[in-house]
Amino acid sequence: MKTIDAILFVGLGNMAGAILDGWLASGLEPGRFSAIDPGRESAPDGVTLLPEAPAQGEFDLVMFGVKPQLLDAVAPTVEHVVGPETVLMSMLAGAPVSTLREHFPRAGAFVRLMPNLAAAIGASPCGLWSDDLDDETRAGITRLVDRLGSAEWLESEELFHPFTALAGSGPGYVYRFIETLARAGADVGLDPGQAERMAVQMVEGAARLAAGAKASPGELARRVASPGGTTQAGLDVLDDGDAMRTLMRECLQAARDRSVEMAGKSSKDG
Ligand SMILES: NC(=O)C1=CN([C@@H]2O[C@H](COP(=O)(O)OP(=O)(O)OC[C@H]3O[C@@H](n4cnc5c(N)ncnc54)[C@H](OP(=O)(O)O)[C@@H]3O)[C@@H](O)[C@H]2O)C=CC1
Ligand SMILES: O=C(O)[C@@H]1CCC=N1
Repeated sequence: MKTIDAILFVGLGNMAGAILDGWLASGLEPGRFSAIDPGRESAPDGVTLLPEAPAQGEFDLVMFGVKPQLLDAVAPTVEHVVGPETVLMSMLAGAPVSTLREHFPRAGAFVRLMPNLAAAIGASPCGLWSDDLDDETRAGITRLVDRLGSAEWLESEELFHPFTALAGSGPGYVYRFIETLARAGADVGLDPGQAERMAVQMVEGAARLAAGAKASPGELARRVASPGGTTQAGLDVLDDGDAMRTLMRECLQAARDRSVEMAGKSSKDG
């Protein structure tokens, strides 16, 4: 397969827009990118916004980024630009390669990607899976996706379900945690605006520290908690009856199960 130069985004919403922003911020040339999204009036400087897929020509990579429910309707409108030299990359939750293959039978290769919104700042773990890439193209995809954070190749497509639950949906849980923490801060006496600012900054600082530390998050929690001190009093509430562990397991199970359910619905042979 030839090198990946021309990239077409099909759907440029929240997630695909974050990926484009991340690639541009990492220094990729805007002229490499085109996008189709009827809901957008503009694209970043230098990126070509198309009303529809060109009648002729093929792209090296087509990044499919519409809502999963729109796959059946949108795929036929762009299939003609997905040829044997095209990598079809899909970020759709719960759309297996078997389904993508039915929609894009001429594609040279298929890659599933599971990013999160932090791709915009080059800080997203990105799940990847493919069963038909040659080594050179796989290395090219890895370099491209590493610009968004880190390329994490998964050993089986089934692992996309738990990966999506943790890393794709994860920012949603963290934002809910921050929101709830800020509200609790106001409940215990802080000004609400100040509590929200502090909650965001505290989570950012704690995450950056954990990302650069040799110690595990569990060990870091122990370092914060002085025996008999304030942190231990708070942790005792979270740990009582394994409350937090149970909540997070149920949270991830629900997200994983939904991904499995979506895959069953979108797969024609599932
Ligand atoms: N949001 C996230 O954090 C993550 C999302 N994903 C996946 O990314 C995909 C997109 O999600 P998200 O970005 O949140 O959704 P959005 O709705 O923000 O983005 C989808 C975009 O596709 C556009 N669109 C609709 N019809 C067409 C069409 N015919 N041709 C081209 N574009 C079209 C929509 O326009 P309009 O709004 O006008 O309909 C919208 O801008 C999903 O499949 C999801 O599973 C994966 C990981 C994380
Ligand atoms: O909620 C969703 O279905 C998508 C996939 C992961 C994040 N957002």
